[in-house]
This record gives sequence, C-alpha cells and structure tokens, in this order.
Amino acid sequence: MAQQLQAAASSRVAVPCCSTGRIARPSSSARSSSRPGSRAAARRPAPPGRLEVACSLNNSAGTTVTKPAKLEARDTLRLALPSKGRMAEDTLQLLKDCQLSVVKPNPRQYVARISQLPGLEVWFQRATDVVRKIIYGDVDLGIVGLDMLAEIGNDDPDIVILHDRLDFGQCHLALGVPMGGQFASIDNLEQLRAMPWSEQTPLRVVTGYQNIARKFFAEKGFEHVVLLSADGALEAAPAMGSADIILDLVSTGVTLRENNLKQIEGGTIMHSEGALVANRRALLERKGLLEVCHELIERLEAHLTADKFYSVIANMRGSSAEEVSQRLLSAPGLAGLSGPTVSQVYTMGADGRAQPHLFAAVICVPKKQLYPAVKEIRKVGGSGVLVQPMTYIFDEEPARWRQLLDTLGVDPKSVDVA
Ligand SMILES: Nc1ncnc2c1ncn2[C@@H]1O[C@H](COP(=O)(O)OP(=O)(O)OP(=O)(O)O)[C@@H](O)[C@H]1O
Ligand SMILES: O=P(O)(O)OC[C@H]1O[C@H](OP(=O)(O)OP(=O)(O)O)[C@H](O)[C@@H]1O
Ligand SMILES: [Mg+2]
Repeated sequence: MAQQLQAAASSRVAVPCCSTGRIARPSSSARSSSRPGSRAAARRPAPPGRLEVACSLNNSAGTTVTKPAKLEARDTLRLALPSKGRMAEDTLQLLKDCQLSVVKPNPRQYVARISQLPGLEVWFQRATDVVRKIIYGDVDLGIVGLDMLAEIGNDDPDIVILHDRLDFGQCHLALGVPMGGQFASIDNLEQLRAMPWSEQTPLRVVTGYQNIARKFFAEKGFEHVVLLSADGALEAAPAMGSADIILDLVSTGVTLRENNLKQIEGGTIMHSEGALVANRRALLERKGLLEVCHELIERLEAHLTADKFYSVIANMRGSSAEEVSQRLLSAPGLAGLSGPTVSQVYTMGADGRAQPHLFAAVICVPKKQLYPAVKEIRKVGGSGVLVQPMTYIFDEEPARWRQLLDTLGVDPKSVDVA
C-alpha cells in the first residue's frame, strides 16, 4: 500500500524537493522513469538543504544524528521559545501575562532571562529547532505549535507535553483543494482518493509538513501521491499549476478562499495551538527542573483559567445572605465556580452607625455567558452590575501537574513544590 510514500521515508528522494525554497516540480523523468522508489530515483543523491526541514532527525548537513546517550552536564535549565514568526510575540505575551516577563533587550539577542526564574535561561530558536533541541536535550523545555511538534517530533518518546492548550496560535492543518476544474465536484477525501491518480499522473501535494503528509496519505490509502516542498505562499501553487492541492495551516480560512481553494470533509489532519513541552530525560535528571515545571504549569493554568471568566459584582436586595444565595443558586448560570459569595453592604444610618443595607454578590461568570448572566441577575433582583476581568485563578493542584508526574512515574512526595 502507498508504496511511493513509504519509499519516501527511507530513500528521501521520493519527495521532490529543492534547495531554493521554490516548489520543485517533478520533472517529466521524475514522474515516469525516476519515480519515487524506482531504481533511478534511489541512485540519485538527496538534494541538499530543503530536505533537512522535512526530516526530524537530521542535522544541518542532512545526515542522521543519533541522540546523545546521556544529557550534557550544565548548571542552568533551558527554555526554548520561537525566535520569529507568528508564535514569537504571542509566546512572550503569554509569559508576561503569567508575570514571567522575558528580558530581551534587542531582537538579535538569542539568549535571555526571566527574573522570577533565576535558574532558567531562555533561548530563542526557529520553531522547528525548538523541537529538535528538545529531542536532543540541548534545551529542557520549549513552547511551540502542536503542528511543529507532530512534524519534527514525529512521536519521539523523549518529548513530553506539559500543556497542550496554551490558547494561542490556534489553527488546523488541512488539505486545500481547488474550487474549480477537475476538483469542482470533490467534497470529501473519499472522492479525492477515487480520482484517476496513476503513476504517470500522481496527486501532487505541496506542503511544508512532509512527515505528517506522508503518514496521512499512507493511512488514508492513497497510492499515487507526490509530495512537493515549498517555504511559504503554498496557496498559490494550484493556480500556478505546480501542484494539484496543498496541505497547510488554516486559521481564518481567508488565504484559502482568496486563492480559490476549499477544505473538504475528512481533509483536516490535526488541530494545533501553542504547547509547553519538555525533554523526558531532563525532567527525570535535571535538578530543579520539575519544580520549575510545577511553577510554570501553576502560573499558566491560573492565567488561562482566569482569562475565560469575568468577576461580576451585583447589588442584591434581600432579607438574609442565605435567602439571596438561594435566589442566585436557583437561577441558571449564577452559581460561580464554587457558589456565589454573598456579603452584607452597609450604609451610614441617621444615628451615625453603620446600618445593614443591601447585599453584594460576587460571581465568576464565563466570558461567553456574560450577557445572559446579567439578565438572570436582574431577574432575581440584582442591580448595579459591575464586571471586572479576572487575572488569575489559582485552584487546587493543577491536573496537568499530576498527569506529568504520572507520565514520568515520579512520586509526588519526592518533589518539593510546597
Ligand atoms: N495562520 C495561522 N494562525 C495561527 N497560527 C499559525 C498560523 N500560521 C502558523 N501558525 C503557528 O505558528 C507557527 C509558526 O508559523 P510561522 O509561519 O509564523 O513561522 P515559520 O513558518 O516558522 O516562519 P516563516 O513562515 O516566516 O518561515 C506554526 O508552526 C503554527 O503553530
Ligand atoms: O487561514 P488564514 O488565517 O488565512 O491563515 C493561513 C495562512 O497562515 C499561514 O501562513 P503565514 O501567514 O504564516 O505565511 P507563510 O506562508 O509565509 O508562512 C499558513 O501557512 C497559511 O498560509
Ligand atoms: Mg508561516
């Protein structure tokens, strides 16, 4: 099944690529006699440069590197962050929102510090390199998109995901198929596969995600696929005639639409957003790393949870705190995270003494439910509704911390995070 795709994995010549960054269209000979997997293709040397991006365990020379048997000794812990691209700014903003500002005096500086975490160095790397450096243990922690993790990390057992929903960089990896021409009536993956692809006219897919694409088309039973490589503006390739379809990231869908491409049913490969990841051996062996992870997870969870809620304060008339609470708890969506806080409001009486007046109710309301909640508050006798953003919600021990310890097989009592 899917011989061409499997051959691509081993010979690295089945997927036509080029070193210029432009799309390498398979030449007529590549599409016939030098087809992927053929003897001629196997003899041809792998093109330099671009292939390295597509192969997770290659060094810059394109040769396979074995992981070091042991972690290199060093005094500091290391966190890698994306140095450029869409993730870079949002990653720094997220850390800032967690009161972990990264001090980076100029954009060409690749190492920085976070004053709240003195033992930790921050290294700025291209997103692909964040993943590679995690795998090899050059850095201990990293923030990167799940798409890069899947493409470069390739399910490497040394990668541990500490947090997979950092709430930024949300997008999905999907096929983009022309709206017209031979694809006009193609609405799903089954129909795409059933098209008359052959050795002579394979489905030409341009993508920066060669590993993911190879696996996807093999799993879906496509037999005649050629993967092409490009560094950007992939959406132009079908109109240009250099590829039939694309496999790329989609968030708003505007780029697809503007280039007359559509998504098809079954053509979504994965969801992606920012994730915090770590090297497994580093977690087990580097002194102090688990404690840093605990702090990062706690801060991230406190911020990310709080970011989904508003704190709502309303004046409530009533005979007692219990009676007011009863009304609130009976209304839909006003129970807060663990019940409303109801307290007495006092005014100055004519005798110069504080007099019980109204009650004040404080409720945590999901941002998306704010307006319905305000209407419910009014229905149960509330007025003067104040809405404030929430900064942090530090709850019980985060579930993600416990999951991390379980994944590593570490006894919680052995980590001092009190
Ligand atoms: N349209 C998008 N919406 C949301 N997140 C995206 C989008 N495009 C990319 N990302 C996320 O940002 C990461 C980095 O992509 P980006 O294109 O910014 O950088 P790059 O590809 O490394 O750099 P460049 O494209 O400049 O060579 C991706 O791996 C993905 O997780
Ligand atoms: O669905 P949309 O919101 O339109 O976003 C999708 C586009 O965003 C990314 O490109 P990017 O802007 O990073 O440019 P690039 O191709 O140069 O990487 C991605 O490669 C798509 O082209
Ligand atoms: Mg990009």
